Amino acid sequence: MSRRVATITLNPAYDLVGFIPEIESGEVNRVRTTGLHAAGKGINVARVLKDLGIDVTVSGFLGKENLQGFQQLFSELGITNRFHVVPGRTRINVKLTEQSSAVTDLNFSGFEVSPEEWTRFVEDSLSWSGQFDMICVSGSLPAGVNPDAFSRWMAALRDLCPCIIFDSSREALVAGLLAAPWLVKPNRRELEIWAGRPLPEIGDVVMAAHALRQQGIAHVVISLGEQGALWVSGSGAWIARPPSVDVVSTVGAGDAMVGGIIYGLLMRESNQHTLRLATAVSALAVGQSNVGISDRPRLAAMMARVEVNPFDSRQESDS
Ligand SMILES: Nc1ncnc2c1ncn2[C@@H]1O[C@H](COP(=O)(O)OP(=O)(O)OP(=O)(O)O)[C@@H](O)[C@H]1O
Ligand SMILES: O=P(O)(O)OC[C@@]1(O)O[C@H](CO)[C@@H](O)[C@@H]1O
Repeated sequence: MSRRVATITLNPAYDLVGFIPEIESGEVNRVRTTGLHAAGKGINVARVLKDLGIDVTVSGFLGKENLQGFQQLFSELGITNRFHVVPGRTRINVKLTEQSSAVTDLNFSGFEVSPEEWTRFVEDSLSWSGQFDMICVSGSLPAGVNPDAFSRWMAALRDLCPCIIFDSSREALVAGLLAAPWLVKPNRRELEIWAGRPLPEIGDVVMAAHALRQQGIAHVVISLGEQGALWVSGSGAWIARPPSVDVVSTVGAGDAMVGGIIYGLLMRESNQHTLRLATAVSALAVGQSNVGISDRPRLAAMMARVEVNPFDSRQESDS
């Protein structure tokens, strides 16, 4: 049976990705370029889903002045394009990986969305959202999009397509959570910002996830970087540990995880199996400069190396 997914990225980006042994602040730094990709969270998710054989539609806003890289990507991958083109340029974000594997993200600003363009986008997206099995909304808000308006749009979207997957940060995360999406995937830092306190132990992270569930969010998946990920839902909590991998770039690892989660849920796999799959998809992503699955047998081999266990609340240490 064919399943349809849309991903919505309101503020996409070209990612300029490079390697530098060590960043020296205030100095001229020489960087080895490893890639320039048409990206942004929802577009990265769409890439992963397309590689897994899912029919994907993408939407959001793109700047008129530097559209070409996105158009080329969508036609190469066979992704349906419902982006709204607005005056100005889509931003360029710079991602630097150091020898230590630390990644520094320099996320710039790009085009501004006018009230008329926002209204057109809202009307358009609400006209087709009911046709999809799942809609993924991810990333930051561009200039001109007000968090309250975003929250109202998310609530309207959820009424038309109940399976909303949401991944964002800062004020967009807070605004989107008010609309009670079906599944959210914050990373640990984002969850701490939402909770307003540090979450030093995994038990603290699980408690904060339950607080989100009490707001009507069915599934909370927290990505924990190289420590893996936690899935908290009404039927229990599971923790996945990835194997050790040689890091090329962790940029988009969270998006790769979201792509894996959507795929597992669409295939009606258990939460536990879906978490294993998503952890393997993201472990593959950190071993390459961009997200995507070029080789299904490598994914199967990686899945076999992921450890997934029910989370026991008596486990108090992160180790
Ligand atoms: N060094 C690593 N080794 C193996 N897996 C990793 C590593 N770093 C990240 N991952 C995997 O990627 C997932 C997502 O990573 P992370 O928690 O950094 O997401 P994120 O902060 O949302 O990422 P981003 O916003 O850059 O896409 C983790 O849950 C983990 O499964
Ligand atoms: O500024 P946002 O929208 O929060 O994040 C944008 C971004 O960092 O997210 C992706 C990685 O997750 C990158 O492709 C992109 O540059």
